[in-house]
Amino acid sequence: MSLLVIYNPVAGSGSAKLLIDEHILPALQPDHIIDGILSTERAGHAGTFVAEYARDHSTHNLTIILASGDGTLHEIIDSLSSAKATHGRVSFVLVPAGTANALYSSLFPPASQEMIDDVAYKLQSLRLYLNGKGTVRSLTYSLTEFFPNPTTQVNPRVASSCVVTSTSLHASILYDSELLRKEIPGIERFKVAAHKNGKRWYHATARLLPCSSSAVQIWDPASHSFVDHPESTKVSPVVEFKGPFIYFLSTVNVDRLETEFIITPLAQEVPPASNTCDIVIVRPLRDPSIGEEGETGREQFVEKIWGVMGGAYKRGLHIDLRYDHNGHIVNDGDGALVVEYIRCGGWEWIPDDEDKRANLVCADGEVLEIEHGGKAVSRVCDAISNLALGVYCDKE
Ligand SMILES: Nc1ncnc2c1ncn2[C@@H]1O[C@H](COP(=O)(O)OP(=O)(O)OP(=O)(O)O)[C@@H](O)[C@H]1O
Repeated sequence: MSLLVIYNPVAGSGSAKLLIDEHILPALQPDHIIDGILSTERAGHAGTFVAEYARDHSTHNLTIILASGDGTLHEIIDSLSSAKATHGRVSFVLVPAGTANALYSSLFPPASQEMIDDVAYKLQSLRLYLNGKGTVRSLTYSLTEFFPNPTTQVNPRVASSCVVTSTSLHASILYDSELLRKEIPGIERFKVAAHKNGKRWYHATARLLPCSSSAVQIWDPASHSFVDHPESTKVSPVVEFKGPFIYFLSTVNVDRLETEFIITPLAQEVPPASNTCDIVIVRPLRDPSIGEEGETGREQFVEKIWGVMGGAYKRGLHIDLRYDHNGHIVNDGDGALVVEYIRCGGWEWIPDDEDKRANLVCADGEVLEIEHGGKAVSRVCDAISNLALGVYCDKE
């Protein structure tokens, strides 16, 4: 068993080094032998460091204490998944030092917003590792393949994610916020990017794929349960959704993207099997007050989409919202659901060629582009080749 300590000194507000020097290294000494310590110096550094370490030491059991945000974790997982020779188990001890820390705050939901700045809150995974009372919870991940065109199966580019894979509004906001990073270094850039994207609709066909053990399922607020999607049958289990879309975002392992932004609340409330993802979809033409796509409809929906997504900040209220027959968004009644909340084994996304923004896919914060005429196929799995990933936490 090898132990690595990795921190990203520029993640979030730059607190990782202080946490390492003042809390983590003193807590490890003198009982734990550290086999390598890395302060990341550039994008991608953590990933290459871990992949090289695993290769050079042919280790089968690696523990990584990681003080960073989700992006650095993503780089490590992506790099391990590309280095196919790696096998065994990699267990993370997470220390939330990033901006959003989606995985950590899903595994250790804070009781209040104030709590997230407490050092004791940040060191829970470390404490469980040190005192031997934690369990290593397996991480599920999505592998997304980018095919240059829908019929080729040759060497697609692959991205792995253990938090979020998205298209549409979320991917577009991340894309624009990256362009704004130099100009607006703080998280304010996300608001500016969101504002730029308020009116955009995304044209694509999505195909929802069943998992090995069940049909594509959809959340039914009336029965408060997941039910088989009526179009997912034994003979034809794949469900096709036509756009336009505004929101299409899938998660694994998490119910939130930030402490208070609980976008897939059922991941916590109704725990999924390990080989499924939760997908939140908004298709504006389900609104009965919008007859067809056009400037008026897009204008009309801007306020609605922010209102709906605001439900994620209210413990996930967005998933029960419906349209009344005038298109007003209400909490009750029997109108069409605003959000289609799907649980399934993966999805395909085939963007319309003319829509330049529908080709963006975000994998744990990294934004990738589908080639003109191509598609992305995202599948959930519980091991990358022969590599099992886990995180120290207090529950399986
Ligand atoms: N020394 C460095 N200089 C510049 N960028 C770095 C350095 N080290 C790592 N990075 C990059 O910083 C990016 C952001 O890191 P990370 O995701 O850990 O923090 P975050 O973005 O603040 O948090 P979150 O992803 O939780 O919102 C990573 O994608 C990584 O490539």
